[in-house]
Amino acid sequence: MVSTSSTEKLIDVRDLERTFVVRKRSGGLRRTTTEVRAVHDLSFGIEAGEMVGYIGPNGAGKSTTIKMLTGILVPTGGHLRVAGLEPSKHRTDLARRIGVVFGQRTTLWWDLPLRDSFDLLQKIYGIDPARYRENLEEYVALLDLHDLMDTPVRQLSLGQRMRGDITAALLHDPEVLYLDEPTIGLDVISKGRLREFLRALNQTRGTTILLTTHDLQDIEALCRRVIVIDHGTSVFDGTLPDLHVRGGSTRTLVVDLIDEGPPIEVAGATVRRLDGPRQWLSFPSDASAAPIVAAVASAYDVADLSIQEPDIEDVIRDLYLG
Ligand SMILES: Nc1ncnc2c1ncn2[C@@H]1O[C@H](COP(=O)(O)OP(=O)(O)OP(=O)(O)O)[C@@H](O)[C@H]1O
Repeated sequence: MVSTSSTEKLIDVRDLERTFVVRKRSGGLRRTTTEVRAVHDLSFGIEAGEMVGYIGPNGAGKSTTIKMLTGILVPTGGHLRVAGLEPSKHRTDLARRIGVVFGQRTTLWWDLPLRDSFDLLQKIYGIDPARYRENLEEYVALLDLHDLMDTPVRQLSLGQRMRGDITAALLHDPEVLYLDEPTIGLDVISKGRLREFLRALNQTRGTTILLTTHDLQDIEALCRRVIVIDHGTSVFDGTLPDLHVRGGSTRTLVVDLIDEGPPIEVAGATVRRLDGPRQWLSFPSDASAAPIVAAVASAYDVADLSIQEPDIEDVIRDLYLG
């Protein structure tokens, strides 16, 4: 087994590129070819034990990246190693060290009961029987699958199937788990339970998780770090609070005055809206609210104050459009 060098991250991506050549008919028998740069100049490193959100608008290059990380797609340029292995050249070895879950399609056998699907995976991966029993017992209990083990996959609800898929991806103790839209179509309670499970998995087993999702609440609930990809390349890599700052968004101080009055004038904040005695003042996300609150409270008769944090959806929208 290849181990990572001391400088190499568990997932090591440098100047990664994937271009597709697309042939189009351009009238009559003539064909023209165009190149689509799905991913280019993409670099990031992920350490063992991190839980990272990988987000971007439709067509940004997320799936193309995940496919290269799992070895399904061969990069057309750059450097890529996962657990010290070049994915497309060592797909089988790598498969023993990673788990993949796609929210939109199952990797389980449609006509088989869950139990048989799991047993088959034990044989395919050559999982030690004692370890297999232990893992199965743990995940079946944590993901509440006990009463579903004899049900064929095609009869499971979306949420039940997702729990089955996650168990299937974890039975062989992967170091890295890729999750592609794991909460898509799930109700609020199922989403919450799944997030709790993933958080615990990351904390107790130290599983490295790369999460692709359009549901930004998944990211807010789970990921300290987020990589934003747009037009095939990374446009942000950092913590969620930094993303708020980088997105250029503002926080809002909502002030309820005792009496209606003219717009409040304090350094560092601007009145954006005024409705009777209530005024909305915006100030930069990276500025401290304390001096602004103190200035307002000392110069005006205030009944109440509150701070509204920026909505992450707005932050991301700013970033994509900016
Ligand atoms: N096999 C392919 N042949 C040609 N172009 C492709 C191929 N796969 C992807 N692309 C193009 O590469 C770009 C990135 O696509 P990709 O599927 O990676 O985006 P994505 O971020 O996963 O999008 P979504 O959020 O919609 O799933 C798009 O312009 C897409 O049309």
